[in-house]
Amino acid sequence: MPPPTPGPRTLYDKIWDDHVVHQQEDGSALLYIDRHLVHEVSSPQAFEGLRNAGRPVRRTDCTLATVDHNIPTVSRKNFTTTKNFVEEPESRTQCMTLEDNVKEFGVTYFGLTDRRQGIVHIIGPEQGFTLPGITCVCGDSHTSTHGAFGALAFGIGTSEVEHVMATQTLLQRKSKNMRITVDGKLPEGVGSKDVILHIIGVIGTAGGTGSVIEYAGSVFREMSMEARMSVCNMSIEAGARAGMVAPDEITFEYLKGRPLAPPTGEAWDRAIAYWRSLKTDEGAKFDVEVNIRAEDITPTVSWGTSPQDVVAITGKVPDPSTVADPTKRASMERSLKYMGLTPNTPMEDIKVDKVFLGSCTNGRIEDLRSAANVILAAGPDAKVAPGVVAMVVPGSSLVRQQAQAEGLAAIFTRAGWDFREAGCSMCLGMNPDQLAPQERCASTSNRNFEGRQGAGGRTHLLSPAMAAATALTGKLADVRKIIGAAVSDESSITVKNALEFLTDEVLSPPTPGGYLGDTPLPAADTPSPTRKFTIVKGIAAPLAIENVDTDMIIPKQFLKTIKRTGLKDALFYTLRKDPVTGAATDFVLNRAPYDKASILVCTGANFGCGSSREHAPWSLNDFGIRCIVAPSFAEIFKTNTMQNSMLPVALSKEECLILYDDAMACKELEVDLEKEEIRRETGEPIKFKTDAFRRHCLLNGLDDIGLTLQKSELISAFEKKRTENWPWLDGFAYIKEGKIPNAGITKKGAKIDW
Ligand SMILES: CC(C)[C@H](C(=O)O)[C@@H](O)C(=O)O
Ligand code: SF4
Repeated sequence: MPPPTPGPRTLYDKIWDDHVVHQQEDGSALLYIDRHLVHEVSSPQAFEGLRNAGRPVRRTDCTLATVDHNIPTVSRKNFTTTKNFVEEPESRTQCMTLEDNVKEFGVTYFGLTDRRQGIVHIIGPEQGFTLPGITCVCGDSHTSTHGAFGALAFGIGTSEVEHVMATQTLLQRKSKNMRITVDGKLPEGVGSKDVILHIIGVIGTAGGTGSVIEYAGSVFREMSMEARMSVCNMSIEAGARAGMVAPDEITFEYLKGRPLAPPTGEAWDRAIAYWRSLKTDEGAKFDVEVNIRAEDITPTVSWGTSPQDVVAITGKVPDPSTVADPTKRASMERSLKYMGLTPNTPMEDIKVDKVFLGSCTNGRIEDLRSAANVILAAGPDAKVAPGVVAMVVPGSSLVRQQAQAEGLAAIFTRAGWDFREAGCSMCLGMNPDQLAPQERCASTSNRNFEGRQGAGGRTHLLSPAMAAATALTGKLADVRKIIGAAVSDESSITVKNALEFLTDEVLSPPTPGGYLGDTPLPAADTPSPTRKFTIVKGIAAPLAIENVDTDMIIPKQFLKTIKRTGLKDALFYTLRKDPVTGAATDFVLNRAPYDKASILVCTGANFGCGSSREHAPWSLNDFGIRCIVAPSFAEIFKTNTMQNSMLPVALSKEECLILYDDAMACKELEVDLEKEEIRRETGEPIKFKTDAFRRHCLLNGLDDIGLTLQKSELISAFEKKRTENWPWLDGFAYIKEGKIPNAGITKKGAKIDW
């Protein structure tokens, strides 16, 4: 095993050191992955890849699947089959494909008839699948949520999903250590959502780029686990690879007795002893430190189309004429136009049409309690304001059940809210829960991108308490005016303990897994010329937008495919098609010669931020774009492009502007990976830097999975050590004792108690 990071170590250093299977000479490392969550949107192509290569899922005992994004949130009382239940054909195909895949590969699955079904990031912690000190991944950007347990948890694209399923490892480069400390006392009416929105407002959506954030200070120490999850969840909106909070007594208390956590007794004691060591050492070095005073945080709400566009609820819509940077000013003007807002309008004057309480950020029981408390405080006759539609979508079926048992569901329905079944729902509207064009929504979710909740829909992000206050007043509302000092993440309406809801009937166990132990793995496949990137010469399309998010690159309706191709027309769909007539707009990629562009030059930073959807590079590739130039890239997007033999080139803003001018003048550019330079038509080269290992793979068309499989002996050796040191990580901690606790595939005709 490679030596640990020298000197005093951070929490991130420790988890990293404990997972290195192999340290490469170029500085990257093969990292072992302890937990893999799978959902229907980012997995079909990965399973197909495994099938085509004849590879099994290496650790079915460390993999857990569910359906969340596509499913309708209408009552499941009359559920018979997924085929009958999911009406929209492409969503249905995706859900049924997952059902087929989990059966074929023997992966444990919480399907629509299982009470443990829910949003991946809610069910992992709920079941004790997420544990301190682990590495946890999912084909989903909000995997950062699980960092609340002191885990290294991050989102990946579909190619990496396949890599993890085949090898239980990922090739990673170590990120920078960043610490955000919030000390002091939060003012009245301020909760965890306000804290993270405020942080993103301060550091920006690219503020955490290249870093893993550790949240430290009294404010996080005092937070409940659920509040910590809401904070870590949105680390991705801050651009970070992951976010984490060191585990403590609050963490252990939350985990104790959860079905997939180590059982109490010797296993639990051993686990706790290890977990207690997971703290940043005194004197450990952070590359970036941010300090925020708790007293400066107010109830916060977003005004624009990026999560960094936030302001205090008592504030006003900002004025672009006060912004000097032209790209920034243009982005702000564009946001305000999209949002239908006039500068200097008081936030509290903004009327809403819908209120959405749910998502992996705020769909947990404490979120529902916090919103219900506001309704209660407004009086027994409090009702949703006339003309406003308010919906609660619990994050999991267990949360839903608990909310019913605690009487929260009744509080919501009495006040005129629609209390629905669990899923992602209107957080991104892949199911029928969507905003109509120009509808305005107060939402407890995490993204306010253009079209996020429905084409043309307008999103304001806020906390559950603020969402409840907004539903009552019909305008973005300051919750303090209703409830004063009583707002907190954890309310007192608890009639039952969460754990009571976690004992579920044991259905059939999963098919014996693909755990290969010491069995030799298939050899690497041969390099493929189609995977090569050497030189790309051609027209470059100019783009002057900041924070181009992957929702903008490819909207959600195109994520329902189970293929990697056929996405050419989906690229920048909302910018390329008139929403009313459906005719082509004059967006740059619709105009000659840019409709044949093979390079994209963007002058705005943080290209590809947001969702981990690999559909973004797939659609760019289908269009013919092989290289993207920008001042900076979001990390998951960057990896996803290279997994598809495309090249992201980060240059200084000034260099981007030079190439942008060339692109505007329809001049061709030549991107040479071997020489690491972009040649202008004048012959003048602009140099860039790439990761040596990635360059090698791209130049030679090498496949990551094939390369990793050559290290199968090292992986097996690591697994042996893992079993000795951290035995609770094998088989959900139970398999060895012969008690496989979960459902696997739903038994046909099993009685469902809804
Ligand atoms: C569909 C999935 C890949 C995506 C993500 O990665 O975040 C989704 O969960 C989202 O929130 O946009
Ligand atoms: S952000 Fe929204 S769509 Fe993505 S996983 Fe969370 S709830 Fe689902």
